[in-house]
Amino acid sequence: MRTDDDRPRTPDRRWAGSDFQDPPRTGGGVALCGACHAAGRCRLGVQRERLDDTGNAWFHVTCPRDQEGGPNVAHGGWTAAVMDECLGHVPLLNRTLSVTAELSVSFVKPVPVDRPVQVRAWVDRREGSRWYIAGEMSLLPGGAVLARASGIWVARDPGHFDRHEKWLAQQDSAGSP
Ligand SMILES: CCCCCCCCCCCCCC(=O)SCCNC(=O)CCNC(=O)[C@H](O)C(C)(C)COP(=O)(O)OP(=O)(O)OC[C@H]1O[C@@H](n2cnc3c(N)ncnc32)[C@H](O)[C@@H]1OP(=O)(O)O
Repeated sequence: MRTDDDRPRTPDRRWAGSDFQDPPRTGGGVALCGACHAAGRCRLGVQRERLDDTGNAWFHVTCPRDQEGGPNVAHGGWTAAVMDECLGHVPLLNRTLSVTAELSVSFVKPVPVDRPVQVRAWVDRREGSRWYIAGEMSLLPGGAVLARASGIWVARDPGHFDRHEKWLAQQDSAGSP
């Protein structure tokens, strides 16, 4: 039987007073999502981020050992998640809350675990509320490309998560089909 404790927590209970355009950041400037805020670190291994004055966002990332797939290399899901995270930080670095609508990832080479890599991300173009963002992950040092990604992020107003909670409650009250 479902109890109140099983229900999803609303953003208000955990995110009271949050400014989604300006989320909590680590000492390395890394914007933290909900679970990483609770952990006090980016669990994907993003250690530093910055936006340069040409519009490129730069990230220093190390794949944690617990994301190992094949021997000494990252699980592909980690690579996709990091590209989603880093590319999705570009609107945030421009003080815009957005969510991923589409993401495409090319896995060019296996990504080593426990070794720093770099992600560069940039805005290809903007149309209406859509941000078309691309990026690549490369090995340090040397710059060999390990992965490429591109996708569409849709800008949202701060009511996005509240509206989702209401939508979810409507789904629950509609009952099972
Ligand atoms: C997340 C942040 C929290 C704060 C801390 C963060 C730190 C970490 C950051 C983490 C970073 C990681 C980030 C994550 O992992 S974010 C988590 C993963 N993503 C999601 O949960 C998104 C789920 N999907 C939705 O919420 C809705 O479907 C969205 C919002 C996407 C659209 O909803 P809806 O359809 O109701 O919206 P609309 O009718 O008002 O249309 C609005 C615009 O969107 C265009 N459109 C719609 N769909 C698509 C599509 N598939 N391709 C291309 N475009 C699409 C549409 O043409 C229109 O364009 P325009 O005519 O206005 O130009």
